[in-house]
Amino acid sequence: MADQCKTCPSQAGCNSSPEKCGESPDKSLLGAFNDIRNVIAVMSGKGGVGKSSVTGLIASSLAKKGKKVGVLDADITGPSQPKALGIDNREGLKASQFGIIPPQSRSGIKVMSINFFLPHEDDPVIWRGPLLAGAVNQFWGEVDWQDLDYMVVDLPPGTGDVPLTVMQSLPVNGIVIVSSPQDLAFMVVKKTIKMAKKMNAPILGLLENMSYAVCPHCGEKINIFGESQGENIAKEMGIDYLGALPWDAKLNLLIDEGRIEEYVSPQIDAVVEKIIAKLP
Ligand SMILES: Nc1ncnc2c1ncn2[C@@H]1O[C@H](COP(=O)(O)OP(=O)(O)OP(=O)(O)O)[C@@H](O)[C@H]1O
Repeated sequence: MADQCKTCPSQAGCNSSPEKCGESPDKSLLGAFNDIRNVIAVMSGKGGVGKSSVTGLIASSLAKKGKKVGVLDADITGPSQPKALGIDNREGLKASQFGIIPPQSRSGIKVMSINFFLPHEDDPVIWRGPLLAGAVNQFWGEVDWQDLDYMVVDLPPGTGDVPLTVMQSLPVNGIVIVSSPQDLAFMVVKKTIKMAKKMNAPILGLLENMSYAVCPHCGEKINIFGESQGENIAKEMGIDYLGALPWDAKLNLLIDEGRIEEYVSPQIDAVVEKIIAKLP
């Protein structure tokens, strides 16, 4: 790659040769028209509890309410937003002088994810912490997000470099903590809550995912991972309880088919109402 291309915001979607270009981008213009009014980070200490699914559901529910929504996929080593939201981006990324133009889902959710930069969606990203954190900063500052009511940030599990970068560098004004109802998950999730508190990051509350399943035959609630504990844990940690989402095979299927926006969930809509009420 030519030196002048390395810092160019158009590099990902650019087909022109460096000789023909000769333009060096004005860095001060990157993100110049971004007006992002609320930044919600979705966190969990534990992997696999449904953080990415909850991110996609919150974004979809906000979009259904007519809000302008973006999703920043900060899970650089395990990105799942493009797939869940059905964006294949075969045409490649495009850029304006204000940064990379984020591809959009069917309902108009703007998304930025490392997967848009990879030749194949299953290619691994094998980077150390500082590079991961650098990518997140670029997704924030060098993307032409323009006007958003809400940016929902999908964080990787744990309390490592990326969550730290997001809390320190992005103007996060709400954190949604996701857990599933197992002791082990709650034990690790408590670390995340403590981290957010240490960093004075505003926690919106705890959401218990896969809290129960409903029998399709008799409608009985089945506690597949044990008794729901979300409300008690939230109380113990001094944060609000946002609610519970059931384990639902339909959601799993829609995510696999890239149609998460079609999932109908009164539970997630209620959670989103609470979020909207809490944020300015
Ligand atoms: N409420 C639910 N009902 C059914 N399946 C679910 C539900 N929530 C999540 N899943 C499924 O569980 C799996 C893990 O979910 P997801 O990728 O959202 O977790 P995660 O916490 O983001 O994982 P990671 O730690 O890898 O980032 C996915 O296959 C997803 O489709």
